[in-house]
Amino acid sequence: MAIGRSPQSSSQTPDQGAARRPSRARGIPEATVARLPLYLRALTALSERSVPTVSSEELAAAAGVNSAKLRKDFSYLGSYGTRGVGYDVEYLVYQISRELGLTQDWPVVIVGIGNLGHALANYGGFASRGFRVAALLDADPTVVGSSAAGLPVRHMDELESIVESQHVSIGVITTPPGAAQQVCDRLVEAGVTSILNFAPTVLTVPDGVDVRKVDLSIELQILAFHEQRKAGDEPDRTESVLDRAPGPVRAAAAKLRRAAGGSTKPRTAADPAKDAEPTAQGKPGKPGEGELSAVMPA
Ligand SMILES: NC(=O)c1ccc[n+]([C@@H]2O[C@H](COP(=O)([O-])OP(=O)(O)OC[C@H]3O[C@@H](n4cnc5c(N)ncnc54)[C@H](O)[C@@H]3O)[C@@H](O)[C@H]2O)c1
Repeated sequence: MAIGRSPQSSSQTPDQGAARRPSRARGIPEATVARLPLYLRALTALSERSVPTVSSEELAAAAGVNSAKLRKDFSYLGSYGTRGVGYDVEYLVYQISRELGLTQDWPVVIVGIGNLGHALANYGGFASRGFRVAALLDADPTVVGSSAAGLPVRHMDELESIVESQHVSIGVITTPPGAAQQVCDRLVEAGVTSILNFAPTVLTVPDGVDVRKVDLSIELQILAFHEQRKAGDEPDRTESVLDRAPGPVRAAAAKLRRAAGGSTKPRTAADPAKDAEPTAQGKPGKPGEGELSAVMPA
């Protein structure tokens, strides 16, 4: 287990290395693989409305992808559409589902049945996409024996036998971050080779194990960054975000201000003259610009 441990890849945005890295299956780039679920979601919506065909432009808009990229992605599947007609919706749904391995049943275990584990267990979208929740597991004896989504919560001691008997290859981790690596190790030891990690921690896994992480707070931080940019001409608002930020963020912001030769105190509405000061680059800048973004995770 100790050989070749590697950190997980990030969900949501395929990294640049991933764009070049061919998928194990028939040389499809990972970046294309990451877009296939977006196409599938858009195509499924069209299929539900009984739309027979779709142009690359329409589908690209529905999936939020550039149409040239879409055509290139579909060329990896051997799907080129028909000029003047477009793509056959039903056939593409089948083709992408097959490529993603969704034409087979994927039993999944969820470990850590607290708030989030419950919510995921109750989420109907897994089953409708071929991901059957095979078992819910927890270490807390007061949680074990309760039920969620009609399934009993089972003790972690049963993990290995469940994974083996139900041929589980995908595990979902919804434990506190401190327990996540240990749970991950146990899942991998038991034979799980794909992990969806909701705990805000970086997991290391051996070669051959895929980890995807989901962190809604990172998405919110990215939105906060864009909101801050949009509100760049509203200094009061930006400062109030920093004032309410957690201690380490405030400390880092103060450090950046010191490094830039500015005051360590947050600027206030009663301090308007500071807003006209040049930034560290010597150009007039928007108040607060570059501060919060510099301390946010990449
Ligand atoms: N990714 C996201 O967007 C997102 C959103 C919300 C919460 N979270 C994270 O999800 C995790 C769960 O959050 P929550 O609010 O459901 O927490 P919670 O405390 O309600 O539930 C955690 C559960 O994990 C169990 N657990 C603890 N150690 C375990 C172990 N070693 N083996 C098995 N089970 C164990 C606990 O008994 C508990 O039932 C946290 O890490 C939290 O930060 C992530």
